[in-house]
Amino acid sequence: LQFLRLQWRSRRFPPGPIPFPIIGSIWWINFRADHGSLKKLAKAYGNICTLWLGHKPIVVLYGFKAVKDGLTTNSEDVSGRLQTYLFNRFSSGKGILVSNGLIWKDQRRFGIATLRKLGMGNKGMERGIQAEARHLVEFFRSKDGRAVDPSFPIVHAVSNVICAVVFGHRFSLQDETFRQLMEAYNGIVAFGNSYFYYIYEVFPWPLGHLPGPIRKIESCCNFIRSFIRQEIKSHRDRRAVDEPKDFIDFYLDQMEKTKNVPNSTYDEENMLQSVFDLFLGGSETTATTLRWALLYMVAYPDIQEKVQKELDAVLGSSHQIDYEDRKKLPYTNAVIHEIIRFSSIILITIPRQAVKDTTVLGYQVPKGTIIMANIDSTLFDPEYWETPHQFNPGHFLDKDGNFVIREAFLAFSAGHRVCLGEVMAKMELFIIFCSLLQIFKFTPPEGDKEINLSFVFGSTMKPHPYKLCAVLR
Ligand code: HEM
Repeated sequence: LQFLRLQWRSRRFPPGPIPFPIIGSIWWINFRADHGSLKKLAKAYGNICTLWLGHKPIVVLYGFKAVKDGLTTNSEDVSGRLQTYLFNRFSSGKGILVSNGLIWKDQRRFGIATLRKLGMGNKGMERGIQAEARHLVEFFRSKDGRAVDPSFPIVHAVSNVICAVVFGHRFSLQDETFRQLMEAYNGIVAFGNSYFYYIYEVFPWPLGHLPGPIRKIESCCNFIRSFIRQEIKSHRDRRAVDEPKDFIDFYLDQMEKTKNVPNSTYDEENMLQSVFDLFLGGSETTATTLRWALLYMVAYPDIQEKVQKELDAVLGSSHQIDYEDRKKLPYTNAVIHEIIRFSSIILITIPRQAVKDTTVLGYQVPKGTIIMANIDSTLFDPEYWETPHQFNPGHFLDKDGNFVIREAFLAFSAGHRVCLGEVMAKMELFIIFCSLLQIFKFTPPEGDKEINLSFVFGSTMKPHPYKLCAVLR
């Protein structure tokens, strides 16, 4: 009877594999949304189709047109996040990344406004990024051209930018707390989009009460939360004397201003989770893209040389890089966008949920339906990119060599929940990438014949660990 009821329910949704009671149809993609399984699904059932996660429907969008239409036509209707056992257990519906309703609207609006006050898109943040770029340059200089794995120093530089914004200070490369924070965030990121994640979503209750990965994630979250709590406490202690300098300062002021406003969402738990989310969203993504950036420069030396020629001709070798310089460096800007496209670090958006009955590409979709938009499929859609599987900066240049943005460039997603750190990420990538290429030529270690450009699958697609040499130009 349950089987028949499910079949009858599923007929109202876009097509998809047959769902079974308890497990739904997630078996069809082997309990994990990866590149191959989502491609196979679109081939079998079309660019909009349905999977069942247990008894919960997921509408899957594939390719630029379906993703863009699905996320922007009734944008507000599909702007919810999942309210499942796992999501609630880890964030309690607070903060920005996985919150909903008024909490999400307030925290997101406040988050964007405060990042702007702290210099997102202008000189304020630029100085912090330039300082981190200088530290990174010094790190490579100290290696004197010897082979080195650049991952940790890159993660360190990028994370320090967001640390300065939210906490008002940076960490040294040797700092033990910083290393533990990074490990804790890595643990959380590794869990998202893993087999375990999907199995927990199907069987939340029994698995949620057993020891295993979920306990590990919980201890990672607790470590980060207790660190942020300490930061909030030290901000409170010194607050009376200082002007607001960072996100926590601004948030404490906002709590003060709204303490008598009924239903205000500005409280300590939302502050803590917003800080957690800005760090999570703003650190790993940009650092991973920068790791790809250097690897591509090693793999495509002719492109590296062309960037350096442009930098030399337009700015010279000693000019401090500003974000404004991108307007004079169309080729370099195109290379950075192609790095973001080609590395395609995010396969699917953080899952969305319909907040009311709505239509998605002409299908009636009831409230509560999960929407899974395949970002990667937009960045490689053969109808929108001339050579999707080739690293080709020409994708972002017109016939006269001017930089052009492309409509299918949805690396930061689209609609109401579009990434709020896009400008910050682009500033970091531009300033750090140019500062490094101005000074160093990146080459493979001697004797390395093959450069591995395949990715390690996870919540973000990372390069395999690699070494390179930074040779002074
Ligand atoms: C190359 C770097 C980055 C990429 C590729 C990226 C991509 C994304 C994507 C695909 C989403 C999901 C949007 C959706 O659900 O539709 C997202 C959300 C988000 N990103 Fe980024 N991001 C990057 C950098 C950053 C930075 C630097 C920050 C920090 C300021 C940040 C903060 C966030 C936050 C807070 C959200 C959640 C927004 C919401 O739920 O309303 N991201 N990002």
